[in-house]
Amino acid sequence: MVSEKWVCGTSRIAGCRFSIYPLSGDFVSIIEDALKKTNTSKVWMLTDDVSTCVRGRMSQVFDVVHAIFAHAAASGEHVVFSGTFSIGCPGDSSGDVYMSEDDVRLNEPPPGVDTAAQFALYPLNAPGYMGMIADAVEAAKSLGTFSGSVHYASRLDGSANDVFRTLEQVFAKAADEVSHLVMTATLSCNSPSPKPVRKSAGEAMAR
Ligand SMILES: Cc1ncc(C[n+]2csc(CCO)c2C)c(N)n1
Repeated sequence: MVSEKWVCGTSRIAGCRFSIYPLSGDFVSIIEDALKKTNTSKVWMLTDDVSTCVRGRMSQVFDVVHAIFAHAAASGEHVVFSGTFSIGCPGDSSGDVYMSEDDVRLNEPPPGVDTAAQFALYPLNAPGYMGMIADAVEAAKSLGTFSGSVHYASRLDGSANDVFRTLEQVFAKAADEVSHLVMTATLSCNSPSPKPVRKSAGEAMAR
């Protein structure tokens, strides 16, 4: 029998562990200012020397993570974000007090800069996972952000607002269908690198 300790959590607390990497000599103040400018009063949050972890209602987690990225992006520097979103993680309940917050968002992220993203959805213990991934791609297409499949991920391009709206929508839909879900995302803005040339709709050219 599976030990009860390792059964998927029944709490719908969501979370994201992420780092932002400003490729700038000013990286310390860009990170610290982005964290300070964001209203985090409806989430559990802890920052250390490697990353920041935000936990709470799904809407509030996306609001806070989006705002932190957008504030860093507004510096105009090339900023990279790398994060893992999760819901239904066994044992993830110590922040349940934040689940009694409402869904009213506290942040108005600055206007979204053009952002490139690669995300991957991992529905755990779900035999229908390929269908769920296909649904996520269809949702991104409807939102106008999908810009191709690459090995192990799907690519999104658009404003930071559009990219975060897509990430939240695909995560929320998949979370309705599976008890434990993980999504990874890497975002990049203000990059001096040209976007990849596409051979045809959706296919990035290998270099
Ligand atoms: C979102 C986020 N949280 C924490 C770090 C780790 N980190 C690296 S430099 C720095 C500022 C000086 O301590 C911090 C906190 C990160 N990169 N991004």
